[in-house]
Amino acid sequence: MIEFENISKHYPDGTKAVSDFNLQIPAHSSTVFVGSSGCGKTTLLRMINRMVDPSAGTVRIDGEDISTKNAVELRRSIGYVMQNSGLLPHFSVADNIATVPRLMGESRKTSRRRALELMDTVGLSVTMADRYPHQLSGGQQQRVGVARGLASDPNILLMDEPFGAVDPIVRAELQNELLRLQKELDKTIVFVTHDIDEAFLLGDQVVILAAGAQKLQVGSPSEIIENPANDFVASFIGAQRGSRALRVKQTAHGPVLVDAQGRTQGRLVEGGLNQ
Ligand SMILES: Nc1ncnc2c1ncn2[C@@H]1O[C@H](COP(=O)(O)OP(=O)(O)OP(=O)(O)O)[C@@H](O)[C@H]1O
Repeated sequence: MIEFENISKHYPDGTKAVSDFNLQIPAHSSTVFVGSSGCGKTTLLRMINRMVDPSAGTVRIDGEDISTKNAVELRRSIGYVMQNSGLLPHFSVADNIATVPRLMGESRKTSRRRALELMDTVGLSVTMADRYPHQLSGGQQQRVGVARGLASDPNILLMDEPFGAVDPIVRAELQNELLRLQKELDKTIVFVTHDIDEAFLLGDQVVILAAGAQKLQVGSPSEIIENPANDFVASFIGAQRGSRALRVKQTAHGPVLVDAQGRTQGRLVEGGLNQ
């Protein structure tokens, strides 16, 4: 479990990025921070691996105050995936993935074997191992970024808008791959996005944030959709419009669900999905 306790981050120029923030992030599940630009999502994420140190408060991982840990070792033990993949342009795909294992003292051979395994895990053909990042598509680069984040087999994977820069179709593919991976690997994932649909798709726990990392609501997607904390959250999650504003329409063959534009989204059936 990751805990934020009374966390604040004030920058020297007077910006109060985070003020008295408290949150528990359960292990083996995914938590998504969602909110508009500049609300403090990245700052919160980077406090988990000490890329940013808080001005006040304590971050704990499994009960241990991380300020007492060696920052470099901590950072290497936690996976980090960023927007635009952050790959080293003059390193091959395999060498990019193997960076952290190499830094941690693994042999070249073992690191490469691990890199090839991980390419397979994230759905990349191993024939691409010796290509350079510019020889890959944006979506493939992001997969390499995810493989690199997983290279040290971390318990925690931090993902900062990892799919923000790819087109919607590739983005949907990458989101589904991440859901598959999460079932397989069972990591603690902390994911940042400004896209509420992505947050609801990927998050077991969703944290809706406003400026200054103010928590507007924390809950599962169902809890938030069924019971938005206030009008601002209702409007932010699009409860009154788009694909989430569904109503029942009676047809000759039984009730169907239609969205705010009148498009049929599905059939209303009795009982659970397995019946
Ligand atoms: N080094 C810094 N010095 C001063 N202010 C900073 C610094 N880093 C971030 N900030 C400010 O802190 C606030 C939170 O920034 P942060 O990057 O965490 O937001 P974000 O929600 O991740 O935004 P985005 O979605 O645009 O990436 C912003 O007002 C930002 O300008």
